[in-house]
Amino acid sequence: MIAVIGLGFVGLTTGLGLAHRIGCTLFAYDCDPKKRELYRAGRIPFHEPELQEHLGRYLGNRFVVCDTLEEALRSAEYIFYCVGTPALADGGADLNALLGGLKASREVLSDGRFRVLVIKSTVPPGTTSRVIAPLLEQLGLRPGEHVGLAANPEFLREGSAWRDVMEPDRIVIGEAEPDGGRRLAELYALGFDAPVRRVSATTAEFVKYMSNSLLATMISFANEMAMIAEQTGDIEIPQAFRLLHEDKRWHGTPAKMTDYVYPGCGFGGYCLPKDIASMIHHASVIGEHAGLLQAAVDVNQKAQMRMAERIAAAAGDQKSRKIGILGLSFKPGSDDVRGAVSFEIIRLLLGMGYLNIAAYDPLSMNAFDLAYGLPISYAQTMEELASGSEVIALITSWEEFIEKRHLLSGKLVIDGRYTEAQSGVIVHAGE
Ligand SMILES: NC(=O)c1ccc[n+]([C@@H]2O[C@H](COP(=O)([O-])OP(=O)(O)OC[C@H]3O[C@@H](n4cnc5c(N)ncnc54)[C@H](O)[C@@H]3O)[C@@H](O)[C@H]2O)c1
Ligand SMILES: O=c1ccn([C@@H]2O[C@H](COP(=O)(O)OP(=O)(O)O[C@H]3O[C@H](CO)[C@@H](O)[C@H](O)[C@H]3O)[C@@H](O)[C@H]2O)c(=O)[nH]1
Repeated sequence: MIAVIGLGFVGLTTGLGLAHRIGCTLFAYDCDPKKRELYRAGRIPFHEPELQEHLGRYLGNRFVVCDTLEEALRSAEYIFYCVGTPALADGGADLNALLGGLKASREVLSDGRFRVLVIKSTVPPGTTSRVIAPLLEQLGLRPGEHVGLAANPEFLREGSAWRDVMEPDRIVIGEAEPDGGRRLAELYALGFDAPVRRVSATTAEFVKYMSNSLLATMISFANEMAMIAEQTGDIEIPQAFRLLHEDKRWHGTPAKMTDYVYPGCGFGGYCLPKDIASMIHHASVIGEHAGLLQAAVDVNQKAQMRMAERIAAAAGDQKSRKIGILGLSFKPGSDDVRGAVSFEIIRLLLGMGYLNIAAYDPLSMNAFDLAYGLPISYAQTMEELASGSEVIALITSWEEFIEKRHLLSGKLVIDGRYTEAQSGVIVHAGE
């Protein structure tokens, strides 16, 4: 039996994924009572394809939502900790929820049964071996003797979380001690055929940060190139990127890194910004300066600022002009607005004095309003947004915006995602 602690994107998907693939009973716990209620009612608080259906299928049988941490842990042999690790003001990862969850587990874990503790949350390299293992020792739970301990980072992407968990490229098991690692590998072997890679816990944690650091760096590379091209003039930016992507070295199976070399108005979301900040912080703690990563962050801020400046230039000096924002979620296919660049861009525009801003997003308008409470209005449809705006900025490249591109004809449009570059078709200027 398995327990999952923390039922956000990662915990819910991991829990349902294990129930689905391994056929075991999952005891799930989140400290937020509202979330527990929602899950019990078979509903999920975010948009994520297929998850709702699988929750409906396993709720109450293989997937049991527990009211207390104790209830979730009691009969579990494996405990997956999937709580959030947000960024602190100095960029470091806030481990309070994770360490608090482990401390709160102590009483049950001290009942003499051996359980494997699996750290799924993203944490700085060294956390499992150098922070969590000593903490467990202090609590009287020696890793390898009283409990198993492994770091098992998650690589899923929001919007395709179910598919990513069902078909992982590889399963990375970072062992703080060998017994927990072996048992975790045995668990995965019951239902997953992806390669299982057993490495040290610190290696596993490092790979997770390295992966997001690479993605963020590539996006900022693409954005820097696009800004140079804009400044140069007479460069067909979407075409230039399509041509770059046509280099076969980008396409070998299973590589398809072209997904990260589209220019746009910056990366956002819950993971890339905070994990890069944390990697930079981690480097500084160990006496290294992560100059390239810092540059990627700087370019990212510049890309957001540049987008706001492009919109302002199109709107001109008349601050009452109606500006329409297409897309609020941090990426298409998701309703998550955490760290969304749309917020930063709108905030910059408001700061410049443009106060007549309306926005439309297919999924995330309520979430955006609730999270940020900005003084803007919301359109119910893309049609309404388009007809009511003089300048339109496309911030998130939802399919709907590309399909209904005709609604934008005759308007001043700033395509912040160079959507033409993503269509896969080279269109020559003027065609
Ligand atoms: N979102 C992603 O795409 C993604 C992908 C890979 C890895 N990660 C990492 O996985 C972790 C979780 O991410 P997420 O997006 O699922 O976060 P989230 O914020 O959506 O969910 C975390 C959940 O944990 C709950 N929680 C916090 N403290 C708790 C405690 N002590 N006991 C029980 N529940 C508690 C919160 O109420 C919340 O529901 C983070 O470290 C993140 O960096 C996220
Ligand atoms: O060419 C691109 C590709 C992406 N983005 C932006 O980059 C951000 C992140 O996108 P994506 O990687 O699809 O989203 P996440 O769901 O946050 O997933 C990332 O973060 C997760 C949490 O750590 C990891 O598990 C995943 O492997 C990693 O892709 C979004 O703002 C996108 O709009 C661009 O600006 N240009």
